[in-house]
Amino acid sequence: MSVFTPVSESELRSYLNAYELGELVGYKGIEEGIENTNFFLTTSHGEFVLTLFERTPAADLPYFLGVMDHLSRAGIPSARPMPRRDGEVLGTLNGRATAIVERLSGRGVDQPSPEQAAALGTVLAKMHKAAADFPAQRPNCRGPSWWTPALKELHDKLPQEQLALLQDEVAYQARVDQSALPGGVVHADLFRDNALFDGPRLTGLIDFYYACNDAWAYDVAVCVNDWAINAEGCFNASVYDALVGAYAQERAFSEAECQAWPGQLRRAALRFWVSRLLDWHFPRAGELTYSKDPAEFERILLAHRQRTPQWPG
Ligand SMILES: Nc1ncnc2c1ncn2[C@@H]1O[C@H](COP(=O)(O)OP(=O)(O)O)[C@@H](O)[C@H]1O
Ligand SMILES: N[C@@H](CCOP(=O)(O)O)C(=O)O
Repeated sequence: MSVFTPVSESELRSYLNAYELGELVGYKGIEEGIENTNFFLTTSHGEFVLTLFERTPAADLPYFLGVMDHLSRAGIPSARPMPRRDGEVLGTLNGRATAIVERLSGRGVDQPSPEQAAALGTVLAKMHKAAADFPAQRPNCRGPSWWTPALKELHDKLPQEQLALLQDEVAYQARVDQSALPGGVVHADLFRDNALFDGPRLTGLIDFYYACNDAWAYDVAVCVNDWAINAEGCFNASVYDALVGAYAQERAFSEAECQAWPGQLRRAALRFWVSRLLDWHFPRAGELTYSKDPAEFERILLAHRQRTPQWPG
C-alpha cells in the first residue's frame, strides 16, 4: 500500500551510482507508513532505507535530515542519512526528492512495558539535550495557524457539540503562553510506531518528518498521550510513571513546565484529534483511515479537561 511511486531494479541501480554504498543485493517495498514511499535496501555495504518523499514539503527536508544526522552523531538512535558522492543527502528519483538513511534494528511496540516506556523517556530527554545546539529552526506546522483554518474546513462535517469543544479548546490554547517554556528541536510525532525496540532496549527513533522547534514539554505530552493512555482516555499508571519518571531523571522539568503540563497534554491531544478528523473527513485517494480513529483523541482531550494530571515530583 505504501509504495506510491514504484522503482525498478535498473532505476535503483542507476540511482545508487551517486552513492558509495556498494552493489545492490536486494530491495523490498515497506508496507507500513502512510506518508512516503519507503524501501528496505541491501547493498554490499549494509542495510538501508530508501525514501521517496511524496507529501513532505521539499523545503523542509534539509531540516529533517539535518536533525537526524545531528542526533545520530550525538549518539541518539536515529538513522543517519547517507551522503551521496557529491556530499548532498538529497537526490531525485522518479520525480520525487529522495534520501537513503541507515536501517535501524528493532520493531515497533503495540503495548509498551514500563521498562520500554522508561527507555523512551530517557532517550527523549537525551534527544532534547543533544539537539540543543542544532542551528536550524523550523516552526511547528501543527499549531494555531494550522488548526484555526482546519476547524473552518471541518465546520460542516462535525456535530455542534464537537465543534463547541474544539473551539473552546482552541480558545484555551490561545491563552497559554508557550514562550515561557524551554524548548528546542522536538520530534512532535513520537508515537509507538515511531520507536523501534529490541526487547527492552530502544534501538531506533524514526519518522522525523514533523520535527520542529517547540516546547520540550509538548514533545513529552505527545508521547504520553499515545504511550500511556488507552483509546478510552484511561491512563496506564505504570507506563506513565515510567515514561515521565525516566524523562525527569535525565532532564528535570522547570517550575514553568510543571505548571504548563496539563495544557501541553491538551495541546497534543487537540493537534492529533484535528489531524485525524481531517484525514477522516477528507481522505486522500486510496488512504486507509480506519486505523486512525479521531474519537480516541476526543476522549483523551476530554479526559485531560476533566481531571488535570500533574507532572509528578
Ligand atoms: N531507518 C529505519 N530503520 C528501520 N526501519 C525503518 C526506518 N525508517 C522507516 N522504517 C520502517 O518503515 C516504516 C515506515 O516508515 P515511516 O517513516 O513511519 O513512514 P511514513 O513517513 O511513510 O509514515 C516504519 O514503520 C519502519 O518499519
Ligand atoms: N501519529 C499520527 C499520524 C501522523 O500525523 P498526521 O498529521 O500525518 O496525520 C496519528 O496517529 O494520528
